[in-house]
Amino acid sequence: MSGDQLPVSAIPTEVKLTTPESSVLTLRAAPNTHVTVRGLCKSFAGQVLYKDFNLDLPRSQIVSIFGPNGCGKSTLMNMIAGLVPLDSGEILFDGKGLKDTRIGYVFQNYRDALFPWISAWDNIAYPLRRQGMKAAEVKQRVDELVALFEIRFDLKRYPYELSGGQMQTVCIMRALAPRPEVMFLDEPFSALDFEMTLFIRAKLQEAHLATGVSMVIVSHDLEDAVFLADQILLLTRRPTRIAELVPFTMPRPRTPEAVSDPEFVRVKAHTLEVFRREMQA
Ligand SMILES: Nc1ncnc2c1ncn2[C@@H]1O[C@H](COP(=O)(O)OP(=O)(O)OP(=O)(O)O)[C@@H](O)[C@H]1O
Repeated sequence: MSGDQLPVSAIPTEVKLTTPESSVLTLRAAPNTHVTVRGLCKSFAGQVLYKDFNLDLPRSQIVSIFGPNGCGKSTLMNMIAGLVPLDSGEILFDGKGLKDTRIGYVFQNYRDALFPWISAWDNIAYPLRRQGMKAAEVKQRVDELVALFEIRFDLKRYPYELSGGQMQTVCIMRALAPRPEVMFLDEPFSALDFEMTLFIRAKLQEAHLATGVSMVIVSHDLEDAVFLADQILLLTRRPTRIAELVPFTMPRPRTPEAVSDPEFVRVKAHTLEVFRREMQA
């Protein structure tokens, strides 16, 4: 399904959009849509990356973004998260702007993402204190996350005293602490060993099941992308369009053995086939 062939279904949210040609276009969002992207345009140094790009991101689901190198996976996610400005277009969260929406973001480079001068515990508490939450409530929320993530290491340690996987776990806990409506993760496994990848994949699923947070994940690893996803958003080469939105409905929690399940193998093979086709296009 391409971005400009969005399903027109019941209970729509209507998004009005002024195109560069000044006509007003109304595209209906699919049911259960959380985030709508309409008429998104973005170029870098005169090179078009996105032109009139439309997308609906579903509520309480995990969407993995996958596509050829340099097609704009991170830029798309970062535009939705407000980290990269759009040239034009509109992005709404339940009809609201970003400033009225609580989001969480997990960076690829966890070493630079944590504040090195405060403990891991204080890093997790940081966004809560910034909101003005009382000390007892901050402690309660951090304790909840410690239980959810079954943390066995000492959170009083400073980031430099933690392993890479422990640091990334702290980053994810910090992003989840303020109960975001949408959470963005940029290559969360790329610097982790296999054991930590399995751990963090499992914990992300548990956090998702426990909170219902909508998640968007950029991944270079097809297995990680499929394993976590309810939908795999496959992008084309630039100028970037949606090659296909591949559903993956395997029940959760998915165990590491899920990668051998015939349905997993089928969806992964199909995703690879579309990816290869786009590489050759
Ligand atoms: N700040 C910037 N200035 C200029 N060009 C940029 C900037 N950010 C991204 N680009 C370019 O836009 C394109 C898309 O970049 P982006 O990092 O979003 O792609 P990606 O699909 O996430 O890449 P990769 O697969 O390599 O991680 C690339 O050609 C990149 O060089």
